[in-house]
Amino acid sequence: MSKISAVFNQLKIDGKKGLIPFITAGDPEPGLTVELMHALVRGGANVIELGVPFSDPMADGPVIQRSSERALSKGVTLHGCLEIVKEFRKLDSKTPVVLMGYANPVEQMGAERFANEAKAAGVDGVLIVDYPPEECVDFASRMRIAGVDPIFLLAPTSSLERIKDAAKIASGYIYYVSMRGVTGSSNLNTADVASNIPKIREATSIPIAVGFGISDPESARIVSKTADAVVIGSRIIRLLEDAPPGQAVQSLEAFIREIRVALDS
Ligand SMILES: O=P(O)(O)OC[C@@H](O)[C@@H](O)c1c[nH]c2ccccc12
Repeated sequence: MSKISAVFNQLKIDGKKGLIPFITAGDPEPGLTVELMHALVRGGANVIELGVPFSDPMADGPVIQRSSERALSKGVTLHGCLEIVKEFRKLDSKTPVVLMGYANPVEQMGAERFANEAKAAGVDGVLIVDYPPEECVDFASRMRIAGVDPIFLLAPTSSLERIKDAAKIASGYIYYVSMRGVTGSSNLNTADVASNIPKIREATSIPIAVGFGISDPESARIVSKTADAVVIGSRIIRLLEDAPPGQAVQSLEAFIREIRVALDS
């Protein structure tokens, strides 16, 4: 069983919901990312979503775009992201890491090499934003053969057909995007999320993580009533931007702990 599946099984046994924070590899400083990842775990994260910076992140709002630009300007590549995961694995062999990115860097490396190197670095899942499930059967099986869970996005606009396609090839979890638009939006509608999730549950028993627009303990708690896990990205990137010099690690850990408490309450 994959590490991601094991985490979700344990959460279920414990009657808890998953917390999946997102950070961009290399932002604000390549040398800080591993420390931030450990802080996420101490705060109560169950899975870490690590963003591979990309120059044209079309699904991202201004906050994550900025974050991506900062990381790129510091020279962070896909290879560099894998090195970061390797470094993280020296002190944490348990917490699943999902690499989130766009197709271009993966295709430059080649899917097979990417799958093997990701696995060797200690990556547990990959989420390629511009890979729709119906076009990625081969990619998904390549990942699974390498021992990496392929994670796909579904949205409120996904047809039943696409939901079924994703259900067939996804493993680990399905990422349900709470709304149309880009990351960091402020118009989360928790009632919409609650009414859309059952459609996906009918098609699959894979856990469902929900992201986009979750930014505080209360929104996380409400969404977690219907989802198996919540993903938080832009709010974390802003927190890192706003942290006083030298305080990013502590601020991050404290924020994640607040979300953890809300999810467990
Ligand atoms: O930033 P938000 O609104 O909290 O959403 C999570 C999101 O940041 C993270 O999962 C993510 C970052 N970039 C993405 C691109 C597509 C899908 C998801 C993502």
